[in-house]
Amino acid sequence: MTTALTVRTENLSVRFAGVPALDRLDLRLAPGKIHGLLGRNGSGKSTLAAVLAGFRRPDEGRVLIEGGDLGTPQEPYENAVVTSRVCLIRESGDRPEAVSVKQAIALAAALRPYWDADLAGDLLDRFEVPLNKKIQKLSRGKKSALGVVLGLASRAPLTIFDESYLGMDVPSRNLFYDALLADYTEVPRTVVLSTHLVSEVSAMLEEVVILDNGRLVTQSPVDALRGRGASIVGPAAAVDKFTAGFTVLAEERLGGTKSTTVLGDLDPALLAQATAAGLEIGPVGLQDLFVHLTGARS
Ligand SMILES: Nc1ncnc2c1ncn2[C@@H]1O[C@H](COP(=O)(O)OP(=O)(O)OP(=O)(O)O)[C@@H](O)[C@H]1O
Repeated sequence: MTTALTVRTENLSVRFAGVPALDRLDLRLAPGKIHGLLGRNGSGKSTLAAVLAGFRRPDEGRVLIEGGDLGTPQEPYENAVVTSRVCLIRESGDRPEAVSVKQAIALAAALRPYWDADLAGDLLDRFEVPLNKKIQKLSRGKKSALGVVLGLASRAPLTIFDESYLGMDVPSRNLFYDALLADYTEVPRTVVLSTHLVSEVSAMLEEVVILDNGRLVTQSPVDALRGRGASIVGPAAAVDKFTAGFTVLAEERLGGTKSTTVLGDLDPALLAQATAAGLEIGPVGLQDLFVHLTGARS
């Protein structure tokens, strides 16, 4: 039986001193998928993560979490049953700094109904997080790694990583991505990865929510989003001729070869024309679409 939870937001708004950080969001996060929560700095990702985890009360609208062993939809704020099943890991840590890693692990084991002690032990070894050190004595990367271990071993039916792995170096981040995929395959749950580093996580994502200035830009399965454009590769002159008239998202040139990413549907006639001109057509990169949809610079 899957414990994965479904999340819905209805007209969800959060304001700071009257300024909206989240503006009337209507979302549905399907259960048992890895969702990317993408947006530029200040777009509202952390605020949304905090409201989903019941750390904040919405100013308007509501969050509803349902499914798994929760049954009917419930709001997470001040709801211990829901929050024990939702794990939010933030870069800030949210943990008492004066306790040892071992104590932090024992506390999580006591609070988390789906805690897996073997997984926690294995991951602490792999990330080389010292058990007896106090959290305040850990380096930034090891603190992030501890957060990742707590997030994965909690096996919470809704697990949210809010840029919590960005303090880790590349090999550690790769270890995190591998561990997440392996454990998620074994025990499916609803995972949210909040980040502005789209290219690094894009291969893991199944669904994407893009925010900009607190508003929902798009929510879509990754494949559908990728289908909104194409990359055309081939001799530069042929690529330029073929892509004239399209909205260009990105261009890259290597010697006489060019790769141009365009927005828009390529119908079968256009595809045949491209093949006849010796061009290769591929899907659009999520990073290029993200940059286009949010006006970000890559
Ligand atoms: N505690 C707070 N007090 C006042 N304003 C806040 C507070 N927290 C967030 N904001 C504002 O709300 C907006 C959204 O911030 P949020 O941290 O949710 O964005 P983000 O997408 O997570 O950004 P980043 O990628 O930089 O972490 C920003 O304009 C931010 O300045």
